[in-house]
Amino acid sequence: MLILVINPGSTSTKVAIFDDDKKLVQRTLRHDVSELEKFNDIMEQEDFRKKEILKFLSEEDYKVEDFSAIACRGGILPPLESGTYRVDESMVDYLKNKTKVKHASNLAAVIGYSLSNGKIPVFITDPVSVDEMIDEARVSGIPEIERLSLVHALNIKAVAREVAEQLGKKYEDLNMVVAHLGGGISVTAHRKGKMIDVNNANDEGPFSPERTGELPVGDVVKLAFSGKYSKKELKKMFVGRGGLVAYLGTNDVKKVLETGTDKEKFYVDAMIYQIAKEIGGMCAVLKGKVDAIVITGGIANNQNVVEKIKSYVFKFAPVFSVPGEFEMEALAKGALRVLKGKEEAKIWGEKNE
Ligand SMILES: Nc1ncnc2c1ncn2[C@@H]1O[C@H](COP(=O)(O)OP(=O)(O)O)[C@@H](O)[C@H]1O
Ligand SMILES: CCCC(=O)OP(=O)(O)O
Repeated sequence: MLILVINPGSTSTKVAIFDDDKKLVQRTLRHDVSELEKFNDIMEQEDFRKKEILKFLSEEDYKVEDFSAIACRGGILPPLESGTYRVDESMVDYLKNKTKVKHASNLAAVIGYSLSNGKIPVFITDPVSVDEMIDEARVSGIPEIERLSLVHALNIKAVAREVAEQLGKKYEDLNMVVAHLGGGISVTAHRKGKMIDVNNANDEGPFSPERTGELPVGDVVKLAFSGKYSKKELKKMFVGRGGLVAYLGTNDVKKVLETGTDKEKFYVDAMIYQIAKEIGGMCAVLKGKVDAIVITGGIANNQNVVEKIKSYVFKFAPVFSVPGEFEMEALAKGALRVLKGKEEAKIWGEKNE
């Protein structure tokens, strides 16, 4: 069964073609920042990115009708349980017009649904808004603000299952802390197969290559009312131009570690320090009963970084590194489970709001 997988990021769209769970081809369609800056809103990029995907298909000699399904990264929907969902009109409407956070992942189901033209099923699996948090974790400190579960759920769940398999156990029988270290960073506590607490990768937790993570609130208020920045500029300062980008002008950890000065590398060490602190916090969430700490994402490719994190947290649990991300594989597998009748697709509806 042929599956087309679509995974949009802030400056690229990853596409892949799977025959069952065998990847035939994967390409990262890079979009020039100057091209994307022409659009006021992420959703306005729909046609632009769709054309790029159709160009990829034609270059690879496929037509949309060749596929049994389209598997898309799930965007910022209302809180949902983990699993594979069928994309329908109401989901597309939500992502286009109602979502609370603008994020490139919101484009995936919109583009997939439009490409399918109603002729083939479209699925999302483990969207960014998978929410399994316990009630205590939702309380922020003021009633007007509720903590949200917005994380790299797709890769995190896939990697957690992979490590459980390596341990010869079921994911649902283990306690784990899984940290995804990419352009954004998610650190998550898993109790018996449920992510009971997380740092919202856009707003909380460690600073990352391009995000500030948590900040001292008093100073944020001062910045916000300084008159120097618009709301849009401030948001960009926190998500996109924060973290390493703010200190070093780059989000490329690999480059900094390979060619940076000691002073530049200091900021990577500071990021590692914050990541370790967050992992320690999640170990406390699990009351110290932790079977594995797992480090994944692009930055986990660097063994020195993994060792430095390990030097802080090794006393809490065995540390596993699963470098890179497996989102395309996880999306194909999610759709395949439904196509093969191993799992029923969940139906999303406005009732989830
Ligand atoms: N071998 C490596 N060593 C250190 N950092 C790496 C390596 N490979 C990738 N990275 C870093 O990983 C980050 C991107 O991670 P990735 O998971 O691809 O992010 P995203 O999907 O969020 O864009 C970049 O900062 C990149 O420099
Ligand atoms: C908002 C949580 C998921 C996330 O940060 O994804 P990206 O790193 O792809 O922006």
